[in-house]
Amino acid sequence: MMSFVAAGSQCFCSSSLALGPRPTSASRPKTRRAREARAALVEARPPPAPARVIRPAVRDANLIVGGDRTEDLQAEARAMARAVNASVYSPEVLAVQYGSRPIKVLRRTLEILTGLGSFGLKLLLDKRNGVFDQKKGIRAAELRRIFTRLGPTFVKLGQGLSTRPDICPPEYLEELAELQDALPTFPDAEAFSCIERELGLPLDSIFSSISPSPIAAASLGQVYKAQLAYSGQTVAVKVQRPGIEEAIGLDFYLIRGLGFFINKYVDIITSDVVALIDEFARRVYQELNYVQEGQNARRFKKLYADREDILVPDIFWDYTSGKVLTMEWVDGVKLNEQDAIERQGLKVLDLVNTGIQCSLRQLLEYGYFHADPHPGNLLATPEGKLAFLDFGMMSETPEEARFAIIGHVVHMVNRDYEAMARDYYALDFLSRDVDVSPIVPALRNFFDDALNYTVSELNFKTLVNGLGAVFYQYPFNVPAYYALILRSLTVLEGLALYADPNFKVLAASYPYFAKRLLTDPNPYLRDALIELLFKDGRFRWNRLENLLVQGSKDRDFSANDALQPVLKLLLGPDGEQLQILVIKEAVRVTEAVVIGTVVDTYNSIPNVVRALIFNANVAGPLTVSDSEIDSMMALRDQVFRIWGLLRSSQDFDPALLQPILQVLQQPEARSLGERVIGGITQRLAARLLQQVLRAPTTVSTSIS
Ligand SMILES: Nc1ncnc2c1ncn2[C@@H]1O[C@H](COP(=O)(O)OP(=O)(O)OP(=O)(O)O)[C@@H](O)[C@H]1O
Repeated sequence: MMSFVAAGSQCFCSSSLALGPRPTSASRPKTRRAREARAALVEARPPPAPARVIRPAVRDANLIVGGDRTEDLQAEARAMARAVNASVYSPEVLAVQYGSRPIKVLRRTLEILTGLGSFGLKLLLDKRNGVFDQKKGIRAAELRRIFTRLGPTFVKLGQGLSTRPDICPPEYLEELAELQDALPTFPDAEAFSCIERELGLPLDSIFSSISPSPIAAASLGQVYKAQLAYSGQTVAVKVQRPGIEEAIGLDFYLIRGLGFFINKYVDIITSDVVALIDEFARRVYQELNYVQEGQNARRFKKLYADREDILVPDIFWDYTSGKVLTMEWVDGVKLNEQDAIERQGLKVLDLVNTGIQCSLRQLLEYGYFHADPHPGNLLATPEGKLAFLDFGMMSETPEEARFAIIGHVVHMVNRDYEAMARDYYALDFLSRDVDVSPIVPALRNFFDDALNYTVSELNFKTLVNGLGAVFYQYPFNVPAYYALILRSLTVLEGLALYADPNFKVLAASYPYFAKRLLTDPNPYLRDALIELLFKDGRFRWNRLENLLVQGSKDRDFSANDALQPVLKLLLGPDGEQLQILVIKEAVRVTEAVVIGTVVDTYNSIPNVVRALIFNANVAGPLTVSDSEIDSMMALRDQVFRIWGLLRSSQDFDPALLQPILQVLQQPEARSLGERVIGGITQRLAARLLQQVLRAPTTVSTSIS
């Protein structure tokens, strides 16, 4: 077990602490796991009298009141002031900076060219030898290794590419997603002096102890475990790699040059590559500002940590700067260490489900989401909470897209390929001048092939790969947020599959989609629901039943909210078309209920009595064919089931169906009703519904 370095002990690296032996790089454990084990916190010695101990300002945004909030904001402002010189991506500044350093530029160019050039050559040879597809897996692994060797910019680039099914084939997506744990550590002495420099305080005045080596190293920084001198609280301290801005700056300068070349000479790539590179570089630079990351964590916590099963670490602003981030230590086990989780008596699937519910809210409600939820960033705490770490990369889903995504999933589950293809306009994947008709058969091919089952039984990864293949073939431009959404859910599904090979992320998320569709008043969703429920002038009861069954599984579902958007529209000025459909359907259902009751009654009469009453006509009193009766009975049973579903929900108030009654009672409804089959009119339908609304006892007694 390692010893935790006590402040003031010889292991600290400030000048007063530099006397004793510090762990050498040779004695430092090489693997991440070994480092973690070694870095387990042991006893911290009592802190020496600190030079200046700052009262830490850290608050849960939800808990802050009055003075605390002011104090917290002031501390945050101080952290921002410390980060005022954090670099911002500026291609112009980079051009000035490196334009005059040809040797440095040349050396790095050679490094990159050697790595990527030999890779490119292998691809060409594979193509020439006809083994391009066959070798994709091997080449993808090679590319991952090359990116790791080339350093942080390329690790980030690889991580970014791993979320782009429109750019990379599936084999590459998978390999590049492995790039999180890639980089070696840097010397602890450098990390400790960086903390002192950045915070302007001796280390021992901040921490009573700090682990002598990092407990984790990632692409941009490494993380230590420490105890605050002020309060003894355990914290995680993330320190940025030294010189990383310089390294990243030079790389982006070169990559951008390559982008210009591609824009000018490579015709098959139609996107503006330089613009893509600039956007990506801007994001990476943002990740380099740890104050920004702290602010992201705070915003995330405020939006999502109202749920007791989610944990987001608090930020200690007084010990945070552009290159140092001090946050609450989260005790927990990584979500991919499933045995350890189970040993704590927790269920991986419960945590994954929490993750899925939280991700759906992130992506589709507030639109502000954690864009890097790899297993290392998700921990299970001993109390069974799901903790999110690493808020460097956040993304936002535009409001319109959030609704379009919900619609898209519902269209997919219902295999409405035409609607799916049209969704790509709303999602901004395709410009409106692209004809979507060729995409419809491609979608149909994939889904009809992939599915002998329902879409919700489909493995999400297969689905993403399948959609990815379609995106790859057509002129799609998948926005980054969408690619990241797919990635988030794929990661969660991957984790769940360890615990249950049959886990289906879509099945687990569909209740959320169904609930949103049934209850959200947004016009896009309301129209999607109407489109789904009414087809060719008929109401699709099975779709409604399915949505209700699924939606009611969502923990926030309220039966009273279900269908409200549609019912509201019904009485509005734009509801005329819908009113006609509703009247027709009400008559159809009434007919099914009435005839169903007659058939039931008839069937319950003994044959002898039947012969007497109906003059020996065993076919009974009806002039309806058997198949018609069967379909009416099926409709009646389905309507009863749906009614039962609604009624079984605690908060359901039958009065919510009042708008339908109002429509049926309108004078204009009469002529429509009278034209309909079976002599059943809208008046009878209205009366039946009235009875149902007035007598809310059990389903069967109230209707029949
Ligand atoms: N608050 C914390 N409590 C406990 N461990 C933490 C905490 N923050 C970070 N860690 C550990 O440090 C690791 C790296 O942290 P983090 O992911 O924030 O670094 P990063 O440089 O942003 O990594 P990436 O390459 O994913 O961008 C995490 O996977 C986790 O093991």
